[in-house]
Amino acid sequence: MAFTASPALIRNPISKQNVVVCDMLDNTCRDKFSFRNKGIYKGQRNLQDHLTVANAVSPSCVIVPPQPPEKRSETTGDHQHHVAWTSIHQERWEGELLVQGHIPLWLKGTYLRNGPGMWNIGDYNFRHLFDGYATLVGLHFEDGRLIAGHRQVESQAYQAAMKNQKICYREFSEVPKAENFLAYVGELASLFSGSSLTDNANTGVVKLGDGRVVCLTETQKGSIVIDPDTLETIGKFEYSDSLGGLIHSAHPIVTDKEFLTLIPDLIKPGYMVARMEPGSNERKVIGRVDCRAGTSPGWVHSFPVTQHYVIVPEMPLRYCAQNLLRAEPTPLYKFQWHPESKAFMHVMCKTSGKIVASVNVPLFVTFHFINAYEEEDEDGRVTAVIADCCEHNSNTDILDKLKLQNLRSFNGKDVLPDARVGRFRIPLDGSPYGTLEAELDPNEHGKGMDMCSINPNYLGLKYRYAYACGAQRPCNFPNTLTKIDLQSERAKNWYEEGAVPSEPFFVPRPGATEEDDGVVISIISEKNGEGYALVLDGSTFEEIATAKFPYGLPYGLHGCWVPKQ
Ligand SMILES: CC1=C(/C=C/C(C)=C/C=C/C(C)=C/C=C/C=C(C)/C=C/C=O)C(C)(C)CCC1
Ligand SMILES: [Fe+2]
Repeated sequence: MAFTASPALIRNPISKQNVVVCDMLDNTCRDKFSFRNKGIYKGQRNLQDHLTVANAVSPSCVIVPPQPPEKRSETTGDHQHHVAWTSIHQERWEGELLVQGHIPLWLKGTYLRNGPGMWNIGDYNFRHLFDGYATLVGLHFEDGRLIAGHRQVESQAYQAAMKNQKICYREFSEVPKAENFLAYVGELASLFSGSSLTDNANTGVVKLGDGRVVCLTETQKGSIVIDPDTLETIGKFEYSDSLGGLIHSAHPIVTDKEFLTLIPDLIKPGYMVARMEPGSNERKVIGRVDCRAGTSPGWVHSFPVTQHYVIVPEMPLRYCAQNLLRAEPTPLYKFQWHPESKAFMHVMCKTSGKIVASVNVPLFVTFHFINAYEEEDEDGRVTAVIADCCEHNSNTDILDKLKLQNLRSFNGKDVLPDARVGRFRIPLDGSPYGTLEAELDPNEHGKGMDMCSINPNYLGLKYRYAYACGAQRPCNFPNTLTKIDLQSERAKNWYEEGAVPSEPFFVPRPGATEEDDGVVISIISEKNGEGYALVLDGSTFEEIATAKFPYGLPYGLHGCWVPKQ
């Protein structure tokens, strides 16, 4: 992208922000985060405005930051919410940010972050963090400069909600209201076919080995291809196989060589492990794991891999068919806690699909695995698999804490449940038990631990560093960025009073030989309603650059890196 050509960059004298102005008919406007075929975006307040504005025919496309912040918090009476938990108030924006500090010149590419950024339709407010419609944020780094943008993912669920001004698909906790009993019966039927489930791809974004970029959620139909340059929704990612199933792990393992996924089987409790080649839309089954207990599989939001194995967790927090059918959310939403069904870890050979270990482990609650690797004896024989995760002390309370009313009502009390780096050791010698222990003293990271990343070059390999969100107490949500040294069992923490940082995402420096040689990117939502992009040095964990957005952004979940070709 040429920064000097159209779209032109001007500094808005009122907001003191850089804005991008481009001619819609000019093809160069189709560069990074440029917008096609739409009208003027100026101080758009809500999506109803957007629909009106987008339909207007206009000769130019002017993308201007909206009015500054009193603006940035949804209010209930006179109570203002933290911008992290406030819906994004315009559908999209892009512009160059003023960088303070120095962005390394080697950092060339786009960081994309996805997450649920819109939690209301008109006056109707959603209940849970995970219900929100997907907001994609892009940070394009080049030559020490930073162009930022955000845009809504145009899933069917989102489009239908905007058109009809009501929820039309089943979200994490929200369910469309049936107008009458017959409609309710019809909806039950559509639930079995999957047609009433959401495709709101709000949990993550991945770059496939062939370059396609896909936003994901837990429904298979919620796999949506986007353009990483414009953030535009391109269309559904259609799996061309006939593996079936309606849901999958929200976090596939994606490398330049493959895409590995887990498909829970709710009928015959178990999991299918499948692989897809770059350039293909066809997943092929590697193997199947039958659940060791319970009447349904455990929730698999993510799973880890080693060089040779796929690890399938069987968590006692299990999918629950009845809860999937319910109109009102239950305490654990689509899930149920079954400690009596115990917990297991299964290890499948990536090439043969054979189960090489299936062990009973202590009860656990995890959403995010950090990494896994093979442990060898002195003769180089693999004796065990080590799998690390953000573990919530086998307590499901975190799901309740992520209700929006809880996130929005922090009163200084310390209510964030404790979490730790949980390390599973799964022996491969046929013994029936594995272990789970904290890998370092959780006080090192304030007993908060989630939203993790590692150097991607260490995926499946013995590694030393993990980056995550930790806690500085008292808090109601992880509020620090933490660099964990698994070797020294120490952590280094970044903290700003009242700020909510999103997942620290590690980007290695090309050619680096040290594991922590790179940068860590996060997006910070500040307590005054503002927000900025933050770049930390991966090694020292010190700030090297910040760049303010024209307005604070809502919290987001997971990201990916699209290097410049
Ligand atoms: C499970 C089903 C569905 C939807 C599931 C969704 C959208 C799950 C999203 C899970 C996420 C974003 C988990 C993130 C966890 C983050 C944590 C614990 C952070 C903690 C911080 O301390 C439907 C598709 C709605 C229906 C089928 C079943
Ligand atoms: Fe996740």
